[in-house]
Amino acid sequence: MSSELIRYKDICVDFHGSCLFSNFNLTVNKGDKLILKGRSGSGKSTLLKILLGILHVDDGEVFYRGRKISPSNIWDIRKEIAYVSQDTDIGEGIVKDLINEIFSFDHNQGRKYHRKRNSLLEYFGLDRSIVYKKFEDLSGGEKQRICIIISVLLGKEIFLLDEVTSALDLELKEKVVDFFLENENWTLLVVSHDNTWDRVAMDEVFVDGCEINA
Ligand SMILES: Nc1ncnc2c1ncn2[C@@H]1O[C@H](COP(=O)(O)OP(=O)(O)OP(=O)(O)O)[C@@H](O)[C@H]1O
Repeated sequence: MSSELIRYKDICVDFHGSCLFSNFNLTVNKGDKLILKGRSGSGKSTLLKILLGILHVDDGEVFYRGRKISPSNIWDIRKEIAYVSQDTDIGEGIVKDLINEIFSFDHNQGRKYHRKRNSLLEYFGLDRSIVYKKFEDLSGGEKQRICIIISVLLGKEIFLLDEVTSALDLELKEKVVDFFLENENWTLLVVSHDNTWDRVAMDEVFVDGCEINA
């Protein structure tokens, strides 16, 4: 039985006439822990957004569990993938309410998350009282950790992590890296310039404009 989850097949992307990807290929299997590396602007975040249907290819195909991604199945695919973006501005208001709102969506309803939420807050060095603060008043590092915690609470097994440790101190960076790497079943696609991820053996994918070696 194939363990293939994601496949970028001969994808080409042009933005405003400038080539970003030309016949890029990458296969991600269940349990893979991949780190996308490359200079700023080389297209790492774009690869994640293509998988989520936020951006589109000009040519080629992207498959998820063997099915070509398309507008008709993209919402089902998104339900299976946790995406933590560089942009931590996920909303405004009391943290507890923001989390409750996410869990009120149809496909998240019924998940019991309070006990796990508290243990994750503790693991990531956040006081439980943070849930009574306004999200917009939190520091960058606090926002990053809340976004990470929400992604974990959703109970998914595929994580797209885009610069999720950039605002954290070394000790917290290591905690985040250790946390995500310890679960063998989780599939990770990580974008990071942070060398904290380098202390563990992850498979590296070099993204370099139209020249890509996977
Ligand atoms: N929607 C878009 N329309 C036009 N150009 C875009 C769009 N999204 C991204 N780009 C451009 O594509 C290039 C790649 O962007 P991307 O964010 O994927 O790079 P990156 O490798 O993740 O960079 P960084 O390491 O700085 O985060 C950049 O030049 C960016 O300006």
